[in-house]
Amino acid sequence: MSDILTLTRPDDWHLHLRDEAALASVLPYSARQFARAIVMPNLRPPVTTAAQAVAYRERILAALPKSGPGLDFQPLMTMYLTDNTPPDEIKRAKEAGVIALKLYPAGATTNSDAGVTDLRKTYATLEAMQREGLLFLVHGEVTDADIDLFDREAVFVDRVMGPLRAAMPELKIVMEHLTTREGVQYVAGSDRFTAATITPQHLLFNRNAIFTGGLRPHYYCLPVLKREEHRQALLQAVASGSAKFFLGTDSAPHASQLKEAAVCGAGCFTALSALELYAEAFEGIGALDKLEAFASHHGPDFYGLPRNTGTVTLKRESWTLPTAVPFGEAQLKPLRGGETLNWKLIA
Ligand SMILES: NC(=O)N[C@@H](CC(=O)O)C(=O)O
Ligand SMILES: [Zn+2]
Ligand SMILES: [Zn+2]
Repeated sequence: MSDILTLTRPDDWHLHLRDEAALASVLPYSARQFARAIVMPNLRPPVTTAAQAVAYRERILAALPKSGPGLDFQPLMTMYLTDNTPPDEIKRAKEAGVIALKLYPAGATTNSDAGVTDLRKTYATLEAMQREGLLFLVHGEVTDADIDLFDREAVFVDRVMGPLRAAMPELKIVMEHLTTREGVQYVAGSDRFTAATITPQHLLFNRNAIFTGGLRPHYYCLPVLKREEHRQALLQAVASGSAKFFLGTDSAPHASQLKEAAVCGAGCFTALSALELYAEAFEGIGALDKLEAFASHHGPDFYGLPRNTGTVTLKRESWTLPTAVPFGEAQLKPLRGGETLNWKLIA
């Protein structure tokens, strides 16, 4: 068993960088690990126009470290789809270098108030995306009050994906942060226009982690962690080596006082140790040989972008994750902060 793992430089296909001081605090962690990242548009207010996406990209580039690793990090921009996104905006988006739009069903997750209330209202815009070759990134959860929270993804797969795919046969769709057996089965059985990202927390933990010895807010994200059988389905999906599944951390920083509160915001912060966490998950199922394609090949191949040329190196070495790091004026607690990890990114 090797103690050194060298991979083609990976990308993060689902990342929350936030804005202003928070952006400056978290960006270096991702820039150090990843060459590129799909940057999520759920700011307040959300990034709903091409012009806003361009301005946000400028703020990200301006916040990059001026020396050391990560200088050449490339943010890949997305826009937040609303009921009212005009089809005309898609051409402007494409010209501006925006590569995808994100579906937040209204009320499904952090900053989703402006999200879509009925997907059919957006069909003209989705058709424009299909035509222009922009991807559709989906937070795949229904929000109906009568659906159990743990069933939101399975019901989305059952009710929404069929009609959506029938209406837009060649729209590239990424089911983001997949969490269930039903989701895995759907994506594995789908055509070449459909893929999914998988987070480290959904590979490493089941829902017991939220409740072990008390309520643990740092394990609360959306879609929420699921039963063990679903985690096993996700592990099998990545172990299969299928090109339909790729890395998307969904690293979603929230200040610790907002996590450790009566109402806890949804999101796990993993950017500090994302590759290490994935390595641990893959090693746990004897699939370290599948990590490179998952982290570095399947994503760019699906997006139609070139693979990166450089490499990163992980070493088998114990180290302790900090319990907290600065987050603007506040503090940010990484998932598994204070615990020992077995892999370390060294170059
Ligand atoms: N995943 C999360 O739990 N939270 C994300 C939003 C999202 O990706 O749904 C966030 O922006 O905080
Ligand atoms: Zn989401
Ligand atoms: Zn997310």
